[in-house]
Amino acid sequence: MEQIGIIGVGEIARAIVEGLSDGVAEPPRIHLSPRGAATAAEPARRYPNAQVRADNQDVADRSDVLILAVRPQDAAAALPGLRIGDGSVVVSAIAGIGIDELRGMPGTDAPLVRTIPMPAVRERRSVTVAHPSHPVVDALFDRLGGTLPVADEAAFSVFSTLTGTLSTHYRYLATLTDWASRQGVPAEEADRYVRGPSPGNRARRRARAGRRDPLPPAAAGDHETAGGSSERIRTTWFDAANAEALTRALDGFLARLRQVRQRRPPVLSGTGRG
Ligand SMILES: NC(=O)C1=CN([C@@H]2O[C@H](COP(=O)(O)OP(=O)(O)OC[C@H]3O[C@@H](n4cnc5c(N)ncnc54)[C@H](OP(=O)(O)O)[C@@H]3O)[C@@H](O)[C@H]2O)C=CC1
Ligand SMILES: O=C(O)[C@@H]1CCC=N1
Repeated sequence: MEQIGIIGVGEIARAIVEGLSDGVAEPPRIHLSPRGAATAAEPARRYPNAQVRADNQDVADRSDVLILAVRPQDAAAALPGLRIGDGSVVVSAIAGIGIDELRGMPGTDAPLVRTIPMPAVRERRSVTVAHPSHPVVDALFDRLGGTLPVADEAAFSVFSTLTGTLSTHYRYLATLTDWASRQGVPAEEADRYVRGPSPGNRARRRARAGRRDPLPPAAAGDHETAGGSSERIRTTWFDAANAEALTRALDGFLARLRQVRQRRPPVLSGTGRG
């Protein structure tokens, strides 16, 4: 049976466990690191194929594919001293740490692949950027929505930067939705509209589930690792002042539309054309 280990059980790890396990007839066996017992226990409770192990080394010892999903600032504490068999494949999801630097952290000559898994792997609908291409890793992420192997780490960094813009994008959409809702439009309708026709978006899923409660304030949260690139781009660019400026622009434009409508003579009334 396929043995997958994950060190660092947070948002991305939980998304990977769910994508590999939910409704899957023969899911892999997944070994989870124990730090943050409550968070690690949650996927293990939901999926019998996932189990929390005694420590990080225990996870590494049991795994053919070892996924590293700690925050970049925790890598230097989590990885040195870890022994990984040369027959394993190491998959790093850690943003901003290059292959050469990673190679020096755990003791291993195993193949090492950098990846950018996104929260939507939980629904198996996110393409995961990977470098270098490795058949085992490509096959793993193909099951979660697809793999996009890139030629080198320079290209990988371009995709990392794009990834860092996504929570800003969601914050932007949330600002639009909040504004529309203050104008009296149902928030879920506005959210669905501004997110466009992409299948499986959150608003549609909520609508299918019959949920009419307000959307969570910032759907950006899942896409942001505390202290990471996304938080940096959002807070340095789409900060409160920028969100407010966008809101003011929307207010101004709407006011203008309303004025124009009030002033416009009712040319069509009584003509039978509408
Ligand atoms: N979220 C996203 O959209 C994406 C994230 N990434 C990358 O994936 C990685 C994980 O991100 P994300 O899931 O958001 O982060 P989280 O903060 O949600 O999860 C990280 C987890 O690692 C745990 N951890 C910290 N130190 C250790 C250790 N020594 N041993 C075992 N576990 C440890 C943390 O526990 P504790 O909380 O107790 O410290 C936490 O549970 C990051 O490197 C990030 O850059 C990449 C692409 C997208
Ligand atoms: O915010 C971060 O740093 C991570 C990487 C991309 C998304 N989350």
